Amino acid sequence: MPPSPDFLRPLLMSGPSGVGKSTLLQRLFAEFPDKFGFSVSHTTRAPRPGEVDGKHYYFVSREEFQNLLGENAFIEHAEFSGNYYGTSFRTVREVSAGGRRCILDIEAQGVRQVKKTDLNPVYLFVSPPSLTALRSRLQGRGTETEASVAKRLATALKEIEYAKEGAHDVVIVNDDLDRAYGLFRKVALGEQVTGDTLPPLDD
Ligand SMILES: Nc1ncnc2c1ncn2[C@@H]1O[C@H](COP(=O)(O)OP(=O)(O)OP(=O)(O)O)[C@@H](O)[C@H]1O
Repeated sequence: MPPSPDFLRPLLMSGPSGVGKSTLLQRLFAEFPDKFGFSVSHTTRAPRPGEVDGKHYYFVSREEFQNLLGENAFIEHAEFSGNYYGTSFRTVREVSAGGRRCILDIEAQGVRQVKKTDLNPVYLFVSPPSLTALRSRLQGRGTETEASVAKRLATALKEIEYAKEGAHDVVIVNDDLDRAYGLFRKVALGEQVTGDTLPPLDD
């Protein structure tokens, strides 16, 4: 069977930090090791212990990054805490040229920039069932300080406001992980699905 038309379009995932995007992606890559490719971003921040160049990020100097910016190499880019991050057109092309569906994980500012390009991805928003659940996942992950949880929650509200504008093609509520994954794998495989309804997220 030929792949469905949507399988040929990149899949752009967004959603607040802690909502479970990495968890869903890990399951997908484990189930389908050859079908998908993650778009590796460029960054000027220093690698953390264990991070591999070309796998977690392409680590580049500020000068290299600025040169790439000058060449319009990026689909989207942003500066966080003094470091640049960006997704290059070339990276996405390389994944697609390898016959895999390219999956991108991009925050709301970047999504706005992507919308101005001709990338034409499927826009997926992964939503928490409630803000209370998001808070407890961020706290429970054990990787964040209290200040960092507060910062991520403030950013989460911006992501959610953007989703409320109807910026995405599909919404998946990550309530029960098995249920959410069942829907996610269909979207990733390019099946036409009725997504979830965005919860009120006003708690
Ligand atoms: N459906 C779920 N129910 C309960 N807990 C979940 C669910 N999905 C994921 N989690 C847990 O929530 C925490 C955050 O998940 P994860 O790290 O995948 O989020 P993320 O969206 O990738 O965050 P970031 O953008 O910061 O990388 C993890 O501890 C994960 O095990």
